[in-house]
Amino acid sequence: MSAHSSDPRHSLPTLGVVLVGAGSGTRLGAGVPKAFVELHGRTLIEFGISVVTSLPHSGHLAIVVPDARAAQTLALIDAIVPSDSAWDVSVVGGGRERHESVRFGLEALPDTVDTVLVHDAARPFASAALFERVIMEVRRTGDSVVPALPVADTLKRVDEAGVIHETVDRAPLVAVQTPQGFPRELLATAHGARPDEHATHPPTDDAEVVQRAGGQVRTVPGELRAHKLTTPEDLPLLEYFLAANVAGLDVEA
Ligand SMILES: Nc1ccn([C@@H]2O[C@H](COP(=O)(O)OP(=O)(O)OP(=O)(O)O)[C@@H](O)[C@H]2O)c(=O)n1
Ligand SMILES: C[C@](O)(CO)[C@H](O)COP(=O)(O)O
Repeated sequence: MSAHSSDPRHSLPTLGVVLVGAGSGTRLGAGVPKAFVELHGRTLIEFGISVVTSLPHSGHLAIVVPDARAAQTLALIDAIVPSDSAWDVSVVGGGRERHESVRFGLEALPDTVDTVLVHDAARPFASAALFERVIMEVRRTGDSVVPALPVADTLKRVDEAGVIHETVDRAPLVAVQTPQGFPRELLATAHGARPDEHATHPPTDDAEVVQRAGGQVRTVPGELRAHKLTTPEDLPLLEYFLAANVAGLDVEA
């Protein structure tokens, strides 16, 4: 489904963003798909659309949502993205697992795209600066790049009964976020590379997809405001970011 289609006045998009919002949000338990949960009157997917289409690039944004939410998403795009935007936007139906949704989004990008970012709608307040950091590092190195934060807590390995068996050295460990950035060909090839392994052990992020295909993935500093809405306990932090107006949007907090 195409929302805004290519306009010859635009330079051809070389940047592609796949915004994945087709998950059900089981752990949040809001009764609607997580990307359509509202924070002060705006759905999570709207925050994602706004930050991406405000980036100073010409690009193509593929928004992946549950099939039943396609019409709602097209209406949101019409409301948010100006018709003379440098961004072309399309809406794609999602898959059963995250990696399938990403693959469907990748397939919707035009051939001109050479650099792809994959972003979770569940991280509504990732900053434009973080997107730029990832884009610059992908283009500088030609490698895959993901934002990462150090782990703050002491880590323990436990058994099924919750009994601690050892302290895990956290020095080499990081928690990774999105947007994750890739040379387009590399990511598309990696997504097609190991269908059996992906089916039996679904990768939880695109860095894992690339690593399984033998690729190297670098990190850049992540940011707290790119926090993911996973369970109801995450809501107060996101409400805080909204109240602090980190997104710089006209939102009544
Ligand atoms: N089949 C899927 C599964 C996940 N996602 C997206 O991937 C991102 C990260 O996934 P997660 O936080 O795990 O979301 P859910 O799968 O919706 O959550 P849960 O596991 O609690 O059901 C979310 O923006 C989600 O919409 C997707 O597009 N398609
Ligand atoms: C992609 C991701 O957001 C990176 O942190 C994360 O892996 C997706 O969440 P999930 O809970 O593992 O599905």
